Amino acid sequence: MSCSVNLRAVSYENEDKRIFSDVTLNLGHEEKIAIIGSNGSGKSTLLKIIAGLIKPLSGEVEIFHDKMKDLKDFSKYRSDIGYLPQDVTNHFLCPTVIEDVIFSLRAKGVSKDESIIQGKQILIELGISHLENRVIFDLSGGEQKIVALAGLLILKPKILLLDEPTNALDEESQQKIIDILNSIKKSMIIVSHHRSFIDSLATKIYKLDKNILEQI
Ligand SMILES: Nc1ncnc2c1ncn2[C@@H]1O[C@H](COP(=O)(O)OP(=O)(O)OP(=O)(O)O)[C@@H](O)[C@H]1O
Repeated sequence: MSCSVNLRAVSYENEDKRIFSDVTLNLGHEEKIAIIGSNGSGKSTLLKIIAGLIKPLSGEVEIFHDKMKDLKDFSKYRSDIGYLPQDVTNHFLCPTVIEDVIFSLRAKGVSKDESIIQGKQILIELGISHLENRVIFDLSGGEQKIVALAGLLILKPKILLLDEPTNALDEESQQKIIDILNSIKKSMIIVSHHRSFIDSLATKIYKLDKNILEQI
Protein backbone atom coordinates (compact mmCIF):
# COMPACT_ATOMS: atom_id res chain seq x y z
CA MET A 1 0.00 0.00 0.00
CA SER A 2 1.21 3.51 -0.80
CA CYS A 3 1.50 5.34 2.51
CA SER A 4 1.85 9.01 3.36
CA VAL A 5 3.07 8.40 6.91
CA ASN A 6 4.53 5.33 8.62
CA LEU A 7 5.47 5.25 12.29
CA ARG A 8 7.40 2.28 13.62
CA ALA A 9 7.91 1.71 17.35
CA VAL A 10 7.89 5.43 18.08
CA SER A 11 8.39 6.35 21.74
CA TYR A 12 8.57 9.68 23.50
CA GLU A 13 9.29 10.88 26.99
CA ASN A 14 9.09 14.26 28.57
CA GLU A 15 11.11 15.34 31.58
CA ASP A 16 11.67 11.67 32.46
CA LYS A 17 7.99 10.80 32.06
CA ARG A 18 7.13 8.24 29.36
CA ILE A 19 4.35 9.72 27.19
CA PHE A 20 3.96 6.78 24.78
CA SER A 21 5.84 3.67 23.72
CA ASP A 22 6.16 1.65 20.53
CA VAL A 23 3.58 3.55 18.52
CA THR A 24 3.02 1.99 15.11
CA LEU A 25 0.75 3.75 12.65
CA ASN A 26 0.29 3.70 8.87
CA LEU A 27 -1.57 6.49 7.10
CA GLY A 28 -2.52 5.42 3.58
CA HIS A 29 -2.76 7.68 0.55
CA GLU A 30 -5.82 9.96 0.98
CA GLU A 31 -6.83 8.03 4.08
CA LYS A 32 -8.45 9.92 6.97
CA ILE A 33 -7.76 8.62 10.45
CA ALA A 34 -8.52 10.00 13.90
CA ILE A 35 -6.73 9.79 17.22
CA ILE A 36 -8.66 10.10 20.46
CA GLY A 37 -7.55 9.78 24.07
CA SER A 38 -7.82 11.50 27.42
CA ASN A 39 -6.26 14.87 28.20
CA GLY A 40 -2.50 14.66 28.48
CA SER A 41 -2.28 11.21 26.84
CA GLY A 42 0.12 12.56 24.20
CA LYS A 43 -2.02 13.08 21.09
CA SER A 44 -0.66 16.57 20.32
CA THR A 45 2.87 15.36 20.98
CA LEU A 46 2.43 12.52 18.48
CA LEU A 47 1.10 14.94 15.85
CA LYS A 48 4.09 17.25 16.41
CA ILE A 49 6.44 14.30 15.87
CA ILE A 50 4.73 13.51 12.54
CA ALA A 51 4.89 17.21 11.59
CA GLY A 52 8.64 17.18 12.21
CA LEU A 53 8.47 19.69 15.04
CA ILE A 54 9.85 17.43 17.75
CA LYS A 55 12.08 14.38 17.61
CA PRO A 56 10.94 11.04 19.05
CA LEU A 57 13.03 9.39 21.73
CA SER A 58 13.24 6.29 19.54
CA GLY A 59 11.56 4.64 16.57
CA GLU A 60 11.16 5.54 12.91
CA VAL A 61 9.09 8.16 11.13
CA GLU A 62 8.66 7.83 7.37
CA ILE A 63 7.06 10.44 5.13
CA PHE A 64 6.16 9.01 1.71
CA HIS A 65 8.37 6.00 2.57
CA ASP A 66 11.35 8.30 3.14
CA LYS A 67 12.94 7.76 6.55
CA MET A 68 13.27 10.97 8.60
CA LYS A 69 16.55 10.50 10.45
CA ASP A 70 16.57 14.04 11.78
CA LEU A 71 14.22 17.01 12.02
CA LYS A 72 16.03 18.71 9.13
CA ASP A 73 15.00 15.80 6.87
CA PHE A 74 11.42 17.09 7.09
CA SER A 75 12.38 20.33 5.32
CA LYS A 76 11.87 18.86 1.84
CA TYR A 77 8.29 17.96 2.79
CA ARG A 78 7.38 21.31 4.39
CA SER A 79 4.89 22.15 1.62
CA ASP A 80 3.46 18.63 1.66
CA ILE A 81 2.57 18.62 5.36
CA GLY A 82 -0.03 21.05 6.65
CA TYR A 83 -0.11 21.17 10.45
CA LEU A 84 -2.95 22.92 12.28
CA PRO A 85 -2.05 23.40 15.94
CA GLN A 86 -4.60 23.07 18.72
CA ASP A 87 -4.32 26.76 19.57
CA VAL A 88 -4.06 28.96 16.48
CA THR A 89 -3.81 32.26 18.38
CA ASN A 90 -0.05 32.48 17.87
CA HIS A 91 -0.15 30.91 14.42
CA PHE A 92 -0.65 34.12 12.40
CA LEU A 93 2.15 36.24 10.98
CA CYS A 94 0.24 39.04 9.22
CA PRO A 95 -2.41 41.52 10.36
CA THR A 96 -5.15 40.80 7.81
CA VAL A 97 -6.74 37.57 6.62
CA ILE A 98 -5.70 37.78 2.95
CA GLU A 99 -2.13 38.80 3.82
CA ASP A 100 -1.76 35.88 6.19
CA VAL A 101 -3.37 33.32 3.89
CA ILE A 102 -0.99 34.19 1.02
CA PHE A 103 2.09 34.56 3.25
CA SER A 104 3.50 31.10 2.57
CA LEU A 105 2.96 31.41 -1.19
CA ARG A 106 4.76 34.78 -1.20
CA ALA A 107 7.58 33.17 0.83
CA LYS A 108 7.91 30.57 -1.93
CA GLY A 109 8.42 33.35 -4.48
CA VAL A 110 4.94 33.41 -6.04
CA SER A 111 4.09 36.93 -7.30
CA LYS A 112 1.78 39.11 -5.23
CA ASP A 113 -0.92 39.22 -7.95
CA GLU A 114 -0.92 35.43 -8.43
CA SER A 115 -0.88 34.86 -4.65
CA ILE A 116 -3.90 37.12 -4.18
CA ILE A 117 -5.82 35.29 -6.94
CA GLN A 118 -5.11 31.94 -5.25
CA GLY A 119 -5.80 33.36 -1.77
CA LYS A 120 -9.19 34.71 -2.82
CA GLN A 121 -10.04 31.35 -4.39
CA ILE A 122 -9.28 29.48 -1.14
CA LEU A 123 -11.39 31.96 0.82
CA ILE A 124 -14.29 31.31 -1.59
CA GLU A 125 -13.86 27.52 -1.25
CA LEU A 126 -13.94 27.78 2.54
CA GLY A 127 -16.88 30.19 2.50
CA ILE A 128 -15.01 33.04 4.21
CA SER A 129 -14.58 35.60 1.40
CA HIS A 130 -16.31 38.16 3.60
CA LEU A 131 -13.37 37.99 6.02
CA GLU A 132 -10.74 38.83 3.36
CA ASN A 133 -9.72 42.24 4.68
CA ARG A 134 -10.56 41.73 8.35
CA VAL A 135 -7.90 42.03 11.05
CA ILE A 136 -7.24 38.47 12.26
CA PHE A 137 -7.10 39.31 15.93
CA ASP A 138 -10.63 40.78 15.73
CA LEU A 139 -12.01 37.45 14.47
CA SER A 140 -13.75 34.83 16.60
CA GLY A 141 -11.89 31.65 17.54
CA GLY A 142 -13.89 29.69 14.96
CA GLU A 143 -13.18 32.18 12.19
CA GLN A 144 -9.47 32.14 13.10
CA LYS A 145 -9.42 28.32 12.80
CA ILE A 146 -10.87 28.45 9.28
CA VAL A 147 -8.41 31.20 8.30
CA ALA A 148 -5.54 29.07 9.63
CA LEU A 149 -6.86 26.15 7.56
CA ALA A 150 -6.96 28.39 4.47
CA GLY A 151 -3.30 29.28 5.08
CA LEU A 152 -2.46 25.57 5.07
CA LEU A 153 -4.58 24.58 2.08
CA ILE A 154 -3.14 27.29 -0.20
CA LEU A 155 0.13 25.31 -0.36
CA LYS A 156 -1.82 22.23 -1.52
CA PRO A 157 -0.33 19.91 1.11
CA LYS A 158 -0.72 16.17 0.55
CA ILE A 159 -0.96 15.46 4.29
CA LEU A 160 -3.08 17.37 6.81
CA LEU A 161 -2.37 17.04 10.53
CA LEU A 162 -5.22 18.64 12.43
CA ASP A 163 -5.15 19.08 16.20
CA GLU A 164 -8.70 19.52 17.51
CA PRO A 165 -9.97 21.41 14.45
CA THR A 166 -13.49 21.79 15.89
CA ASN A 167 -12.47 22.65 19.44
CA ALA A 168 -14.42 25.62 20.83
CA LEU A 169 -16.45 26.06 17.64
CA ASP A 170 -20.19 26.57 17.56
CA GLU A 171 -22.31 23.96 15.77
CA GLU A 172 -22.50 25.92 12.53
CA SER A 173 -18.71 26.38 12.38
CA GLN A 174 -18.18 22.72 13.32
CA GLN A 175 -20.43 21.65 10.47
CA LYS A 176 -18.57 23.95 8.10
CA ILE A 177 -15.23 22.34 9.07
CA ILE A 178 -16.74 18.84 8.73
CA ASP A 179 -18.06 19.65 5.25
CA ILE A 180 -14.74 21.19 4.19
CA LEU A 181 -12.67 18.25 5.43
CA ASN A 182 -15.07 15.70 3.94
CA SER A 183 -14.74 17.38 0.56
CA ILE A 184 -10.92 17.42 0.63
CA LYS A 185 -9.10 14.40 -0.83
CA LYS A 186 -5.94 14.30 1.23
CA SER A 187 -4.27 12.06 3.77
CA MET A 188 -5.35 13.30 7.19
CA ILE A 189 -4.70 12.63 10.83
CA ILE A 190 -7.23 14.33 13.05
CA VAL A 191 -6.84 14.59 16.81
CA SER A 192 -10.17 15.26 18.42
CA HIS A 193 -12.40 14.67 21.44
CA HIS A 194 -15.43 15.27 19.26
CA ARG A 195 -16.77 11.78 18.55
CA SER A 196 -19.58 12.57 16.11
CA PHE A 197 -17.16 14.70 14.07
CA ILE A 198 -14.65 11.86 13.92
CA ASP A 199 -17.30 9.28 13.06
CA SER A 200 -18.43 11.37 10.11
CA LEU A 201 -14.91 11.79 8.76
CA ALA A 202 -12.44 9.08 9.72
CA THR A 203 -12.25 5.55 8.36
CA LYS A 204 -10.08 4.37 11.26
CA ILE A 205 -10.05 5.52 14.87
CA TYR A 206 -7.10 5.03 17.22
CA LYS A 207 -7.02 5.58 20.96
CA LEU A 208 -3.94 6.70 22.86
CA ASP A 209 -4.27 5.35 26.37
CA LYS A 210 -1.80 4.29 29.05
CA ASN A 211 1.15 5.03 26.71
CA ILE A 212 -0.20 2.71 23.99
CA LEU A 213 -1.84 3.54 20.64
CA GLU A 214 -4.48 1.03 19.58
CA GLN A 215 -7.01 0.95 16.78
CA ILE A 216 -10.56 0.73 18.17
N1 LIG B 1 6.03 21.88 26.24
C1 LIG B 1 5.83 20.96 27.18
N2 LIG B 1 6.65 20.90 28.26
C2 LIG B 1 6.47 19.97 29.21
N3 LIG B 1 5.50 19.05 29.17
C3 LIG B 1 4.66 19.06 28.14
C4 LIG B 1 4.77 20.02 27.08
N4 LIG B 1 3.80 19.78 26.19
C5 LIG B 1 3.09 18.73 26.66
N5 LIG B 1 3.61 18.30 27.83
C6 LIG B 1 3.15 17.15 28.63
O1 LIG B 1 3.16 16.01 27.76
C7 LIG B 1 2.00 15.19 28.02
C8 LIG B 1 1.25 15.00 26.72
O2 LIG B 1 0.72 16.26 26.31
P1 LIG B 1 -0.12 16.42 24.97
O3 LIG B 1 -0.41 17.87 24.82
O4 LIG B 1 0.59 15.73 23.87
O5 LIG B 1 -1.45 15.61 25.34
P2 LIG B 1 -2.85 15.58 24.59
O6 LIG B 1 -3.28 14.15 24.55
O7 LIG B 1 -2.77 16.29 23.30
O8 LIG B 1 -3.77 16.40 25.61
P3 LIG B 1 -5.11 17.27 25.35
O9 LIG B 1 -6.20 16.31 24.98
O10 LIG B 1 -5.35 17.89 26.69
O11 LIG B 1 -4.80 18.29 24.30
C9 LIG B 1 1.23 15.90 29.12
O12 LIG B 1 1.59 15.28 30.34
C10 LIG B 1 1.72 17.31 29.07
O13 LIG B 1 1.63 17.91 30.34
